[in-house]
Amino acid sequence: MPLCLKINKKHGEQTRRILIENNLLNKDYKITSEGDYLYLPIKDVDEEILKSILNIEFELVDKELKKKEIIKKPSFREIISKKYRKEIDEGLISLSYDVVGDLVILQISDEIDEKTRKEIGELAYKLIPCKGVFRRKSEVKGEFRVRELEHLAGENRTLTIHKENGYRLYVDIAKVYFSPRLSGERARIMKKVTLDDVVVDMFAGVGPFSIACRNAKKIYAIDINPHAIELLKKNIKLNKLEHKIVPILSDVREVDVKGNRVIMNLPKYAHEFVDKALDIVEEGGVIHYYTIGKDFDDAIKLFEKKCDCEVLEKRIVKSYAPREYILALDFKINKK
Ligand SMILES: C[S@@+](CC[C@H](N)C(=O)[O-])C[C@H]1O[C@@H](n2cnc3c(N)ncnc32)[C@H](O)[C@@H]1O
Repeated sequence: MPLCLKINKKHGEQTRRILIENNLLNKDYKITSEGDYLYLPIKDVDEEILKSILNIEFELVDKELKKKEIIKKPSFREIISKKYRKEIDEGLISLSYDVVGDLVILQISDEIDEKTRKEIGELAYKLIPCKGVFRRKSEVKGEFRVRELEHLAGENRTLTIHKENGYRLYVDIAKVYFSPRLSGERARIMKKVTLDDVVVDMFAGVGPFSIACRNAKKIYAIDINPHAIELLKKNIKLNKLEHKIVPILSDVREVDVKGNRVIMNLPKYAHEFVDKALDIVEEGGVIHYYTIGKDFDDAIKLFEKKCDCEVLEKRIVKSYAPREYILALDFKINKK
C-alpha cells in the first residue's frame, strides 16, 4: 500500500506540482479523489520536510490506490531488476543511472565481479540509447569534486556534449564535476534572472549555472579546477556568450568581484564559504545556497547568525543518502 498525502481538493494542482518539482510523487500509482479529498501517492520523506515545502494542512496515510498500467517494451531497468534482484536488494546494483550527453554512468558496487559488471554494461549499451557506458568507481571527492570511473561498454571516451534547458555543454565526465540531475534546479534559477543582474557563480564547473543565467548583464564564473575552466571557455563560445561570461581560474577566496546574485553550488563545503559569499553579494541581493541536510534549519540558523536575511524559497533538489538531501535555499540579504 503506498504512502499517501491526504489533502483538500482545492490544493490539488499546486501540491502535485510541488511534489513533482521535489521528486516526491510516487508515479507508480494513480492519484485518487474521494469526497473533498485527494490522495497523492508519495515517496518516503520526513513529515517536517513536507510541512516546510507544502505550507498547507495534510495527513499522511497508507491507502490502497490503483497501479498505473503502462504497456511498453522492457527497459534496461526492468531487465536488470529481474536478472539481478538479489544484488539490487542488497544495494550492490542500483536501478538509477545518469545520462550525460551520449554517455551512461551506472552505479554498481566494487563487490560485483568484473565479468558481471561488464555484462550489465553491455545490457545498458544495448538498451539505453548511448555511445559509451561507465560505472561510478568512487564517490565525488577532493577539491574538484570529481569521481573515478570504470569503462564497461561501447566507446572508451569521457568527453561528450550534454544538452539541457536549451543550451549545450562540453563535459568530460572523468575530469570535472557534472550532474544532469541538477537541470531542473538550473531551470528554476534561469527563470529568476533579470537583465540587470550581475551573477557570481562561485563554483562554476563547466558553467551550467552560469550559462543558465544567460539573460543577466554579466556573469563571473569561478572555478579552481583548470579542466573545468578549459571546458567552460569552450562552453561560453559554444553558447555565444563571450560578451557576458567572465571565466576565472582561481580559488574563489582569492577573487575580488561583486554581484547581486551569488550561486554557491558546492553542497558539501558551502557552509565554509558563507563569509566569502556575503563579501561578494550586494545588500538587497540573493544568495542561492546549496547544502546537504535532513532539513533546512541548520542552513537558516547559519545565515541568520551572520546577517539580516530572509528565505525567499527553499526546496529539496535530490536525495543524497537515506533521509539526507541536497537542499536549495534562496536567501535575500537585507543587511550584512
Ligand atoms: C559541486 S561542483 C559544481 C559545479 C557546477 N556548478 C555544476 O553544477 O556542474 C563544485 C565545483 O567547485 C569547484 N571548487 C571547489 N572548491 C573551490 C574553491 N575554493 N574555489 C573555486 N572553485 C572551487 C570544484 O572544482 C567544482 O568544479
